[in-house]
Formats: sequence, structure tokens, C-alpha cells
Amino acid sequence: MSGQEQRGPSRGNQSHGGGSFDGQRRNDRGRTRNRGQGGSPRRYSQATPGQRNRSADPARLVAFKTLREVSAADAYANLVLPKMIREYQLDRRDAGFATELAYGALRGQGFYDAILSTLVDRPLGELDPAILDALRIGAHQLMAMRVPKHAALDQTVSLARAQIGAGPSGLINAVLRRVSERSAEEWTAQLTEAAEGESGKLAIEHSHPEWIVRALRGALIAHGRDGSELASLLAADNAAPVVNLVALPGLGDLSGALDAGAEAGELLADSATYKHGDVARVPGVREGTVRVQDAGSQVMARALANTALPDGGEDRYWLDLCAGPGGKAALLGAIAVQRDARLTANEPAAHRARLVENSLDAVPHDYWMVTEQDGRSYGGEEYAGDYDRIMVDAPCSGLGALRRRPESRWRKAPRDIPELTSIQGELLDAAFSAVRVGGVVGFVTCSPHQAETRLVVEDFLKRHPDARLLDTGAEVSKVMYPDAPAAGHELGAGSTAQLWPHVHGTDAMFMALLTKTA
Ligand SMILES: C[S@@+](CC[C@H](N)C(=O)[O-])C[C@H]1O[C@@H](n2cnc3c(N)ncnc32)[C@H](O)[C@@H]1O
Repeated sequence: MSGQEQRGPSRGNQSHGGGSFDGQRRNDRGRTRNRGQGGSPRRYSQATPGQRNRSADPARLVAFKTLREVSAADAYANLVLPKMIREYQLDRRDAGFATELAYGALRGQGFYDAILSTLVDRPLGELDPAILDALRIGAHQLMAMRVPKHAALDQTVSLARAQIGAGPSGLINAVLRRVSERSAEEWTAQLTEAAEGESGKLAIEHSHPEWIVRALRGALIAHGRDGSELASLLAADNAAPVVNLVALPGLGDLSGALDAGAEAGELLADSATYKHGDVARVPGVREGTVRVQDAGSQVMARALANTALPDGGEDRYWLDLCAGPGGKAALLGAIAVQRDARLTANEPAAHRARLVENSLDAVPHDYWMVTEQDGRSYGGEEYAGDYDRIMVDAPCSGLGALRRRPESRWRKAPRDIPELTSIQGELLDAAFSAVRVGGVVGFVTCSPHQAETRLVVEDFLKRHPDARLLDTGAEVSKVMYPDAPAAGHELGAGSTAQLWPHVHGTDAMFMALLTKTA
């Protein structure tokens, strides 16, 4: 199936190069439409769908429909919203309004629900979910957007009347009027006074689940920072992240992006930030040679690629063990071409493996292949010592990317963590078996949670006396601050590196670089 040179005997479920994604796209579009229609029972509405859509302000309608898909169909706002914006042909201004409204209402859900709970005479869970979504959208306009009070009320009530029905719109009108009687600061003061403990108060104030507030406090301390930074970290989770661009080394360049209004990235070379709307219009993005990628992810991929192999030996076979959807794989693949190395990008979920192929498509096909295996199978004898560099960008809670996925904080639970840490340890073990003596493994999570970062690495080092932790902070510094890599760059305690949204402006990515000594 692949013309690429390979290591290890059998390679099941491999693919190489393109493949058709038409079916997938059709399915996605169809499913989205169906979900939109089937979200919650519209038993109150007497209007036809055509009438409903015509009578609602399109930006608010798009935001409302996005919330409906997120709550009724477990959809991801960052996937649904752009499709809706296209479907409703919103112009740039309306698209910006819809984005701020939908993302803000989702991020602020904890705070808004706390307000609403004081005004509704039954548990919010007993309300029709569509009514609750309309209330959240109204509350966000009133509390956090520069929308005149009368417009926030009138437009939200009209939207509710058109989308849900006349009866519920009366309730929504009454509740939102009560919300509007106080400012966000007054509501915060009232609610935090009633909340228990520092974490409980911060949870209300910054709209995070309380267990995440506690976990982030623990993470700051575990990575050598001060717990007093917690409020800044929580606030950074609520700020819209700027779009980061990277030109694939040797394949793309950022000159067109800079001409189109992008600004050179401050954190690392060959990156840019873009703040002017539809990024697909930026030269190179459609061609796949310029990518949208968080600066933290760029740093992690480059740090793994740039770390000198401790024994200076062969550097030809690279493995990205958990590659989907392929952001880091594309960067690693492009660098592999420059260094005449070969990248195997592994992703067990079939639909995500297709995304990896798509992501690697701009990279010459002779240099990479995609496998679809459980990453733990790379711990088998047949792969032992096959690879010179391995990226383990492990499945994790994603607590480091809350600002990017506005609904995600409400979908996670503390019980998710033990299962994740155990697979993280197993994947790291597998990578360590597959790396050769003197090779390098980069263990990465998009979470600063102590259990998913330092503790995984500490446990791993106890299991593997032949493993040595490299000075990851130094390697990451060389990527981020090539002119002054030795200066203290707040990358954390010990020999691991932890980035932070409130310090570095990136997702809270963690990295530990390890080598095999014997
Ligand atoms: C954090 S994401 C990787 C992100 C990716 N490196 C990128 O930059 O685009 C983790 C990936 O691990 C995959 N995964 C989950 N279980 C796995 C396993 N047992 N072996 C390998 N990969 C796994 C998930 O499907 C997911 O795509």
C-alpha cells in the first residue's frame, strides 16, 4: 500500500497518500442538517420553518442553533458554527457577532445558569432545553456584550417566539427582564457571596466547573508556579484565542499571509497571527502549505524534531503515535522531508486517520505513511527499537485548551482522568519500547493537570530505569527563544515544560522529552 520505507515487519491497516473524503463530507453535512431539525421538540411553535427563519435576526439565530446542536446532539461548537455561518451566509460583522454570542454563552454557561437558577422556580434541568439555550443567549448579551438592553431583550424574545413558540417567549421575556435588573458585577457579587470556599467563588466568577478550578490550582503549583495566578489563568480560558498560522517548513511561506494582514508571530519563528476573519482566504491555507495551528502545538512538534539525539546516531525513522487529526504530523512530516527522514503517523480512529492523510497531503507522499492501530500495539516485539524519534501526543482531558472549545469544560468529569492517565502511561510505555537506544520520545498533553503530566512521567521513570528525562525546558526554550534560550522562561519545574495561556498565550501544552539509555 505504501512506497515508503518502513521499519518493523507487519503493518496492518495502513494507507498512504490521499483517498477520497467525499462520503465523509456528505455524511457530515447531512447529519448536521438533521441534528439541527431534530434538536428539541418544537411543540410550542405554530410557525412553519420558513416563517421561523425569516422572522429571526440571522446572527442570533445562528448562535441559538449552534447552542441547540451542542446541547441536543453533543456537537462541537467549533465545527457547527462555521457551517451555520456559511449556511446562513452571514457577512463578516454578523459572523463575528454570532461567534461571540455562541462561544460566550457556552463558556459562560456556569455563570448564567447560576443567575437563572435564582430566577426560575424549578431546577433548570426541568426546563425545555431550547428555552434554557435561549435564556443563556439572552443572558450573555445582557451581561457581557455591548448590546443595548432593549435590543438584547426584544431580539432574544422574538427569536424565542419564532423558534420555540409564543408561550415560552413570555417566560423568557420575564426571566431576562429580571436578569437585566443587575449588572454582571452585581450578579457576581451576589452569587459569590453565597458560594462556598475560594474555588467555589472562582468557579462562579470565571464560569468553570469547581473541580476544574481545583485541578488548575493544583496544576499551577505542580509546575512550579504560584496558586495566586489562578484567576488570570481562568480569565485566559474565557478569552477568544487568536488564530495562529504556521508555514510548513520548506513547503510554504508566510509572505502572502503577511500581505493579507497577518502579523509575524511573537512566540516563535515562521509563525503568524491572523485577526481578520475568514482564514481560508489567507494565501497558502487552501493549498495546505500554511496551517492554522496553536503556537503551543507548533512549539511541541518543533521541540521534538530539533532535540539533538543524545548519541548523535541515525535519525531517519519518526513515529507520531497519536496523530489525529494531524496538525503536528504535518509539521513533523515537512521537517522530515528536509532531513530525509520518514514519518509514520498512527491514528486508530478511522475517520481521524483520514484527517491525518488529508493533513499530510501537502507533504511529498514518499516521506510519510498513515497507520490505523491502537498505539499500544507499537509496544510489541516486532517494533522494538525501530524508531529514532517518537511523538506521543496522548489523548487527554484537554484542560489546556478550554478557550478553544467553549463547551468542553461542561462535558468533562473528574472520573475521566484516571482512565486517561492509564492509557497515557501505556502509550508512553509502547513508545519507549519502539524507540531505539539513544532515540527520543516526546510525551505531550494538552492539559496541565498534574495527573496527566508530571505524575505520568514520574510513574514511567519508576517503571523504566533505562529511561532518562532530557532537559525539556531547555529544548522548548531553544524553539521559543532562540536568541536567549538559557534565560528563565517560566516553563516549569524540573526537566519538563509546561506552557500556559495566561503566560505564553498558547494552549496549556505539557512536554517531557525522554531518551533510552540502555
Ligand atoms: C491529542 S490528540 C492528538 C492530536 C494530534 N497530535 C495533532 O496534533 O493533531 C490524541 C489522539 O489520540 C488518539 N488515540 C486515542 N486512543 C489512542 C490509542 N490507544 N492509540 C493511539 N492513539 C489514540 C485519538 O483518537 C486522538 O486523535
